[in-house]
Amino acid sequence: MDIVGIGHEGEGVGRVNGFTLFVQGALPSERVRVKVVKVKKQYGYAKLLEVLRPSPDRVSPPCSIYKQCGGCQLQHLSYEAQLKVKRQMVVDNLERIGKLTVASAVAESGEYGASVVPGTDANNVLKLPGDSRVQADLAAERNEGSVSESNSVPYSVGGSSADTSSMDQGIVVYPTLGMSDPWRYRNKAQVPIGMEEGGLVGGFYAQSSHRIIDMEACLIQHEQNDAVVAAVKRIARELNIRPYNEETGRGLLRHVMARHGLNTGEIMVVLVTNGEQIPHCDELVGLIRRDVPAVRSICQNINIRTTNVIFGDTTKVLWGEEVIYDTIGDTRFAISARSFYQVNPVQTEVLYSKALEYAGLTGGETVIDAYCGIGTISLFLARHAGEVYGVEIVEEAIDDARRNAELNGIRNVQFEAGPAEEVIPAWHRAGVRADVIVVDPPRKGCDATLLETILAMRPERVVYVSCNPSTLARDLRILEDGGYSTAAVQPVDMFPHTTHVENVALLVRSDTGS
Ligand SMILES: C[S@@+](CC[C@H](N)C(=O)[O-])C[C@H]1O[C@@H](n2cnc3c(N)ncnc32)[C@H](O)[C@@H]1O
Repeated sequence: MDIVGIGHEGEGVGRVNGFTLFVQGALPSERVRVKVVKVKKQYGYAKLLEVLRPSPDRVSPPCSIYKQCGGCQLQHLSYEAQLKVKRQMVVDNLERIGKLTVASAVAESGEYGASVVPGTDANNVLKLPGDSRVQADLAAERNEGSVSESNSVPYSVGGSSADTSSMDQGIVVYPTLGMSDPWRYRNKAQVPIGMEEGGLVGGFYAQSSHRIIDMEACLIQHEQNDAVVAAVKRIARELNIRPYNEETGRGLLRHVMARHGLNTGEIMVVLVTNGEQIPHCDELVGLIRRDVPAVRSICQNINIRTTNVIFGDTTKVLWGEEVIYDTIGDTRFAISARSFYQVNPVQTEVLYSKALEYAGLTGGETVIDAYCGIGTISLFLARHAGEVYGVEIVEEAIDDARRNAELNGIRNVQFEAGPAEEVIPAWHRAGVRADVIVVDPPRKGCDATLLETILAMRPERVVYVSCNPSTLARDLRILEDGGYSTAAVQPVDMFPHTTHVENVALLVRSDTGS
């Protein structure tokens, strides 16, 4: 069977007599031998038996547990090709879910022109290498090589004299901005703890199960986090701290979270426990401090619920500060245990710089930052804006955001805790107006009420930061229908070797073109 595309989980996609098969481990352009293992009405799954003709982009995955783990899906594809695949996934989502027109000028290799969009069915015609649209894209690429050499938005920063020519041809989706060293990038590890064969283990869930496989090293995790998790497991074994058992609901230690501030070297350890009392707690803290000299904060989070959600509602400081610090650019951030903080600090700067560029600030604008977390984007933009309003649902994150504004001497920001879909409409009713609205929602995308409010507030620009291309495409469609044009989408690789891709999109009000 020939593999002609790639699925959203990184599986190869092939067709046999018009029937679509997903093959884990196979790559586009490969010829493979497979065994069909599951058949559904419109598609099926097959096991890869042999690669008869390998892709030129196939590489040997460096991680010894790659096949069992499932945390990474693309280690067997060269990094360069991963970046192309991710851009193609974004394009496909915009076209198929958002029904948006993507400019062909920056199209890349047709080899990866066949990603399969989640939530779509076999009626979504796969974009095969022989597909006329791909051929047209390639022809356009050859003929219009001068277009968009750089990833700069074709709009003037600052808002006037926009070049709208690219809008006429569709949305410009730039090549994915990747990392020069795409390994060991994660600043946060969240490791489930359990019992296997009588001993405490901590690592990852085996595929399609909750059986924990013990793990010593993860190649996308910062080395410090690996060392912290190994130390905590060793100490917990030494002190006979009982691991949690998901089936019985008994045992104490559920998860270890380690967070490392890349630019400060500070470390936070959070022990998520099924109950309040930790036996030998002082000894445990002392041993963690001894074995992890860079630790600045040791916390306990209590989660007694039967749930897959890692954190419970109560967090206590066992030792040290309730936050650690890190910097992005020249801004310093306090980060507490349950606050969201981007996991790839190197690429965060790339992402936020793009958001800043797309915001087109000249110094006097009012900006709203929806889903602001600990105020990272708000503070990044505040130095270039008149005033910034940030809203976020997690109260501790808003405490961090206020502390971060103070820490950096930034006074033109206000933060409010609450759901963006309630707080922003209330601001609107109270007469707040915005020149730029930035949204950075979780994977499910923006709430419909928030999108309606954005349309009612009519900011000149909307900058949409998204970790999920399918909800991005859905929401862009709504904003386009409400009078905005998507000028550009910039994929940023925040998660090398996985199929996840972050994007920053710029929308401008159609009646201003700026
Ligand atoms: C992808 S994170 C972005 C955070 C921040 N912009 C950053 O870059 O660090 C999404 C944030 O939205 C918050 N959130 C989730 N649902 C929300 C809602 N309905 N209203 C406001 N914030 C929400 C989460 O707690 C999280 O901090």
